[in-house]
Amino acid sequence: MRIVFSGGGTGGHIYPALAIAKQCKSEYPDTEILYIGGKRGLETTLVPKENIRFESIDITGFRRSLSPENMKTVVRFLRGVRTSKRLLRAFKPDVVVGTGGYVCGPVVYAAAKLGIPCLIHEQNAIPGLTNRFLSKYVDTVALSFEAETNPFPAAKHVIYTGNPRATTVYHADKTKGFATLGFHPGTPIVLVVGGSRGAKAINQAMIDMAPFLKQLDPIQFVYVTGESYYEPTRTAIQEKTGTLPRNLQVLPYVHNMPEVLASTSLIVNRAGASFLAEITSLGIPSILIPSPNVTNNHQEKNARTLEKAGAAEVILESQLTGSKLFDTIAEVMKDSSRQITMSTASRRLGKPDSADILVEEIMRIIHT
Ligand SMILES: CC(=O)N[C@H]1[C@@H](OP(=O)(O)OP(=O)(O)OC[C@H]2O[C@@H](n3ccc(=O)[nH]c3=O)[C@H](O)[C@@H]2O)O[C@H](CO)[C@@H](O)[C@@H]1O
Repeated sequence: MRIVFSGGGTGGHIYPALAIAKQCKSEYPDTEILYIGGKRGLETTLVPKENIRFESIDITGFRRSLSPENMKTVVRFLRGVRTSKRLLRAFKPDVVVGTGGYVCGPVVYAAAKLGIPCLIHEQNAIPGLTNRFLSKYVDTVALSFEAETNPFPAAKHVIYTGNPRATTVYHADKTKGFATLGFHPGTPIVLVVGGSRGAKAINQAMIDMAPFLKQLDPIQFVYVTGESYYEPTRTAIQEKTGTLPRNLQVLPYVHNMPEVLASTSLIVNRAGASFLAEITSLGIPSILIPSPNVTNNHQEKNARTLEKAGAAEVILESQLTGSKLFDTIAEVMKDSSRQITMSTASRRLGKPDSADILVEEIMRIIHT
């Protein structure tokens, strides 16, 4: 089977594509893959790391307000369609899969116009602009959340699959997670991470609570700042604490996140959809701080779903302080029966067979 994947900008759009790619390879070992991404997103580093052939197109997103920049985006889109058609004609895929972010707009549109079967995967409960546009042209729209009303009324076929990253993390080896962090298996770990690019507000709360972390030893804190925040955040913590607390590891990014998640007891996170699919697949209790800077405030909606089920505590960014975060972590970590209840509720929302369902659907659209 020959597949083209496209999706990018942030990890939440790239990892689902890589998860489907992994499942295709395991079920159909002779699968050939080409990934078409943007020139600047995280995909430029994450995809080649997986030894997947990568090509890029130059594209930007539309502004929601009237802006002269949108004219340039139209020109880039049309140019992107032309480049995509050239790449697709040369690669001759059986199917094209888009996982969101504006880069997959021209790629999937070009594929549909060439008559190649296409599927798009939507990670969020509130669909993104690109997927809404593409839904009219593709064979299948795959949803991460079960919806009471169809969020893609113009689509030919809509199915609920969950997010395929749930499958990747479900099969991850937790002993490798403990080992890469340098801990004995069973060590209680609190993982703090602000989405795939880090989050300034969570970083500030961590800087403020760092001096108190040693009170919770032997609990180990693994704190992922995001690449661009790493140096200033680490320096700020050091200035505040003298030396880094013994039970705190500060990292810029984690490349084996499935294994690290598998070894985690509690996670503090934004409420990005891919992360939530991973957390619920493994049944990890969570403290969620939704980003207020996203379309239609969709992260708060994501977070409230987990909160309502009893799987998460939600702290709004406007109420976030170092001491509030510290107290909430301490409350959960000191109460093992609460952790079990949250974990059970979290796992109930998980869909670990998501990638299998997606590959089945991909095969269906290739053969119909
Ligand atoms: C600010 C913004 O627009 N965020 C959106 C973006 O979030 P973002 O890209 O942050 O996506 P998520 O939080 O959903 O997922 C992050 C992904 O990156 C991985 N990871 C992250 C950090 C790390 O060090 N290592 C690592 O591997 C996680 O395991 C996960 O697979 O896409 C999501 C779609 O999925 C949306 O719901 C979010 O609202």
